[in-house]
Parts: sequence; structure tokens; C-alpha cells
Amino acid sequence: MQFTVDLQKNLRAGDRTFQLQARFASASQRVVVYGASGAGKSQMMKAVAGLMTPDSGRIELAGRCLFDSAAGVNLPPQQRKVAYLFQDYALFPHLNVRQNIGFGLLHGWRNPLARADHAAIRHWLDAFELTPVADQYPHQLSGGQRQRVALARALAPQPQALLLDEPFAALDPALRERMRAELDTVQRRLAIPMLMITHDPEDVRAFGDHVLRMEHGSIFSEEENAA
Ligand SMILES: Nc1ncnc2c1ncn2[C@@H]1O[C@H](COP(=O)(O)OP(=O)(O)OP(=O)(O)O)[C@@H](O)[C@H]1O
Repeated sequence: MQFTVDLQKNLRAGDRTFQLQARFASASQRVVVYGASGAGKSQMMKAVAGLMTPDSGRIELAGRCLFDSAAGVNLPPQQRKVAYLFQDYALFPHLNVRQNIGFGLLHGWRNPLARADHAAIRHWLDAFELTPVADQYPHQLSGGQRQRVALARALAPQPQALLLDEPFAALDPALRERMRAELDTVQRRLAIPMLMITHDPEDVRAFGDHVLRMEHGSIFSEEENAA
């Protein structure tokens, strides 16, 4: 199995409660979970990434246990070896493109400028055609360039899985199509397991080898297509 997720979490905000009961297993490398706003998709992703601790359950990625409440396992996010791409890309505004990509690789560096020309950074700059804008800052980039920087930064530390939260939501339609094609190529080239949450049917069509539907905190299986 590439993904085994079975988690429970009771979320409370004031007198409102939300019960997350996400359960699925997939042998596919491209799993898409879709559902309306508020269905619980982001909370599930946070649990997989280690940014939210479920009340109980078990999470495995490619046979590696990340969380198991019964066994007392709860790996911290940095040990999970997953890349989490947020909707808004969350690039560091005060770091240029080269430094943003290098951040994950050179975690804890004291002087970003001195160490930023690492061979791996050059590789990713090249792979995503970002070399011409390597010294520019996020606010000086187009939406597509920002998305490519975020993807390069996520992939640079060679994660074992890619988690994507509405990765194209902020892009205009033409760019969205291009970036979908780009992600499609990159995922196939690296053969990296990918879990995407979205409410866009086009994402489901493009990446849903295994499609799951989420409603009111629970997951329903839809279909598993040949890769
Ligand atoms: N920290 C929290 N405490 C309590 N409830 C929360 C918390 N975070 C989210 N929720 C609730 O959990 C539910 C699921 O939220 P979540 O962000 O996972 O939905 P989503 O499916 O990702 O929606 P969207 O597509 O809009 O991002 C919502 O009802 C939300 O109000």
C-alpha cells in the first residue's frame, strides 16, 4: 500500500464540533480526495503531515508508519519525509528563489547567501526553468513561477510522498492547465506517491488514479482507475 490512513479527531470551536473520521487505503501513486469546502480535507492532510495529532488511529506511507496511537508512534513533521504544498504556496517573502528552494535542503543554515549555490539547488532551478529568476523575490514572480518555486522547494529534500492542498486554486485557467501538465510530468518522472485534496473536478480528472470523496469528515471510495 502507498497510503494507509485511519484517523479520528474531534475538533471543537466554541460550541461547534467537527468529527473527522478519515479512513482509506490505496495502492495507487496518485490519490485524489475531493469534497466541498469544510469537508475536512485540510485537517486530514495536516494529520498526515504531522501538523495535527489525531485522537486515535494509524497513518502509513509506503509501508512506513508515521502515526500509530495504539503503539505510541507519532513522528514529528520533519521525520515524516513528506512534502506539503499549501494552497498559497507559503514561500518565504524575504528569501529569493534560490534561497527558498535551498531552505529545505540547508535547514538551519546561518548564512543563506553563502551556501545557496548548492548543486541540488541548481538542479531544481534548471528542472523548473527558474534559473533566470533565481535572484528574484516571491513578490517579483508570476503566479506560475511562484508555484514552480514551491514545487521545487517541496521536492528538493527528496521526500517520500507529495501532499498537495488545492495546488492550482490561485492560478488563472490557462496557467492552471500548464501547471497541471508540469506536475503530471514531474510526478511520473520521480514516481513519487502523491495525495491531493481538491474541490476542482479537473484535478480529479488529471490526477485521480484513485478517487476518494470526503463529506462531513468521512471518506467514501469512488473509483480506482488504471494508472
Ligand atoms: N482548529 C480547528 N478547531 C475546530 N474546528 C476546526 C479547526 N480547523 C478546522 N475546523 C473545522 O473542521 C472542518 C473541516 O475543515 P477543513 O479545513 O479540513 O475543511 P476542507 O475540506 O479542507 O475545506 P476547504 O476546501 O475550504 O479548505 C470545518 O468545519 C472547520 O470549521
